[in-house]
Amino acid sequence: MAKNTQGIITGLIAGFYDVQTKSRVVRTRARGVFRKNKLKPTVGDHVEIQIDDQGTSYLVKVLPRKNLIGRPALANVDHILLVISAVEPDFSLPLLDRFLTFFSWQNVAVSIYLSKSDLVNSEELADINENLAYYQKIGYEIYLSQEAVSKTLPVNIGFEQIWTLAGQSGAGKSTLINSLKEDLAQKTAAISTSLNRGKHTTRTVQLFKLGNGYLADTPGFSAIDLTPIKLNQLCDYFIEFKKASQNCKFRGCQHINEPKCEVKQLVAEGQIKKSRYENYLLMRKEIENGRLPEYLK
Ligand SMILES: Nc1nc2c(ncn2[C@@H]2O[C@H](COP(=O)(O)OP(=O)(O)OP(=O)(O)O)[C@@H](O)[C@H]2O)c(=O)[nH]1
Ligand SMILES: [Zn+2]
Repeated sequence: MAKNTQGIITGLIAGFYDVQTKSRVVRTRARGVFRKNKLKPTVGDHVEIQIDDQGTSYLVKVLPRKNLIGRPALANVDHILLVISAVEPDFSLPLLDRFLTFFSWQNVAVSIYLSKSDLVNSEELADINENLAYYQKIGYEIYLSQEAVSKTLPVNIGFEQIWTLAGQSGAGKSTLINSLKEDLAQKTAAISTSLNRGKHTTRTVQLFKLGNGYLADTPGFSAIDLTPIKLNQLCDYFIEFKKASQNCKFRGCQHINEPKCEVKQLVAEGQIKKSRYENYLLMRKEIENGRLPEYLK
């Protein structure tokens, strides 16, 4: 008798889907029905598989998705680890705010990892840390070193959660992934994992187990587009603005010229970081113009 079971697609190899079930990884084929429906099973999808009497496994159903993001695409992303470099490329608050706003819009949680802190002097590092302390205050978890990531990330990845990396080109995403994989290889000292050194040529993602969940082995984002965001909703994606807006006089306050605006009040008091507000105004312009601002070209 055919047996059905559920699992998560962790990889796509030569037309086969690797599905992690409770007990093992099953290599499956998709039934023709998917081609008809144009529904493409994607890494990260929760699926149902059927194992027939001969022991052949088929992917028979894709369960509803929470989201589908990144390039290459990944389904059901729970959390982004955003890699921001101290230098090369330079630490940039406008860029940090763009990424945070984008993922807030996508309804995905974000934590921040500061890379290349070893390449700046203590003064520069103190300045960066002071900036990051604000982001920690408003609710983002910050990792200040690679050691902090390898120690704490596996603990922070919840049961069956899917995490992926994002950040500017050259920020250090692949370097971090490789170091995490090396940690794992050392811990298990079993199967020889391909460490994927150098540039990625493959365009498919693979999930590897980390903590109680998964981390994608290919970073999904290096550039983002904010222009599809609705102008009057942008302020909702600045998490501390949204919180403060409960106390703005007007519902739907855009925090521009409205009287009795709590956000503007908090900016004036220094409770909300001035650069956040300035970057909010820049993003509004970008959305109004429908194109990337000059400083990003
Ligand atoms: N000193 C130092 N160098 C680093 C660190 N992280 C990354 N690098 C170096 O920075 C360069 C770029 O790192 P990558 O990991 O390739 O960056 P990436 O984010 O994957 O870049 P893309 O593939 O272009 O998106 C490499 O030469 C790394 O060796 C770090 O923490 N310290
Ligand atoms: Zn307001």
